[in-house]
Amino acid sequence: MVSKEREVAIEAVLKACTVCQKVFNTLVKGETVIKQDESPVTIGDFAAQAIVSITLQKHFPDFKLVGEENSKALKESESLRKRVTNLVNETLESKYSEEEIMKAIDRGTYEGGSTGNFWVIDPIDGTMGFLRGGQYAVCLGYTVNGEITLGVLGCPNLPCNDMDENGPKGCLFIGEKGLGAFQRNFGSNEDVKIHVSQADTTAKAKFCESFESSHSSHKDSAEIASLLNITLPPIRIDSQCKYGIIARGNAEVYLRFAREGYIENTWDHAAGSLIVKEAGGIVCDMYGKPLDFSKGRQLINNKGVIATNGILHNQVMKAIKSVFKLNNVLLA
Ligand SMILES: Nc1ncnc2c1ncn2[C@@H]1O[C@H](COP(=O)(O)O)[C@@H](OP(=O)(O)O)[C@H]1O
Ligand SMILES: [Mg+2]
Ligand SMILES: [Mg+2]
Ligand SMILES: [Mg+2]
Repeated sequence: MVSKEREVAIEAVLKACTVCQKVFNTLVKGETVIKQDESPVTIGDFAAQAIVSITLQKHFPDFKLVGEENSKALKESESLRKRVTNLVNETLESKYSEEEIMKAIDRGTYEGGSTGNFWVIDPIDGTMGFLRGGQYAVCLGYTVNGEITLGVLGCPNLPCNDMDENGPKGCLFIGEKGLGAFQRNFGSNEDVKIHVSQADTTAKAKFCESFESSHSSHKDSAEIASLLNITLPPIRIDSQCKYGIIARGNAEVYLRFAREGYIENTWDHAAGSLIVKEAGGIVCDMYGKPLDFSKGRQLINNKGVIATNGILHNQVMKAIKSVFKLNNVLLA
């Protein structure tokens, strides 16, 4: 039986994707504000988080939400507030006040943890890609007692068929614990089961990483790729679309090595990591430890993120151990 959470998550992510596409088509440069962490955030991020929050609230009135965004910038800017309010109201069936929309966004301030049920939303993951016209994803995860049990990624600019840039674009990835991973193309109701690549030699493997070298060291990944005899150039795309392409077998390895001291956010990995696991892959940190979503809003117990098709996992982990000169790396 299809769970209510799954149905609602798909509805929420699709509506949020609609608003993102609309914002991209009408975005003017001046509407990007810089948050304290200096990542760009657009009216799209706020509107998408509001839409997901309102949709969850409609079906699950007591829901809890760990979300990337909050309403601080909206409280400080009337024009931003009005733009976001208009966008939300143009997308949803009912009309909401500015106050209601800011409250919906601020449902996302939940601290997370190891008990109970809560949702995790990154309304636009890959904001840099979004602004560039590249890849981005609306990412919604559901957590039960510290473990991700449902993940939905909405990828409006991702080719539906392999990486065919000339074919149709826009797809969802859906993963449910124990039930597998699926792709549903925008405009379709058909969920197609997906599986990681069965490639078993690193020399023919494809790896992916962040487009932005400030998010993940391209130098370190190149060294690892060289040690593994990977000859194909890296696939550099923004956002959790990387998890999607691992899950459906377009690449075998995803490497992410942030700068020293950077702690990853749960919303950047919740949905995507479950989808890869449900597609038969393995996701862990650079020490081979599983990502621990039970410690609050960030992955404080982890460093780096690695996803593989499983078959090549131990070879990749051994290369990481060697390049970073680590003493202890867990193998699968
Ligand atoms: N210095 C840094 N190192 C690693 N990740 C970073 C970073 N600065 C920002 N990020 C995170 O990287 C995410 C994008 O990942 P990717 O590089 O795979 O596209 C951003 O998500 P948002 O775009 O939602 O802010 C942000 O949370
Ligand atoms: Mg951000
Ligand atoms: Mg993100
Ligand atoms: Mg984001």
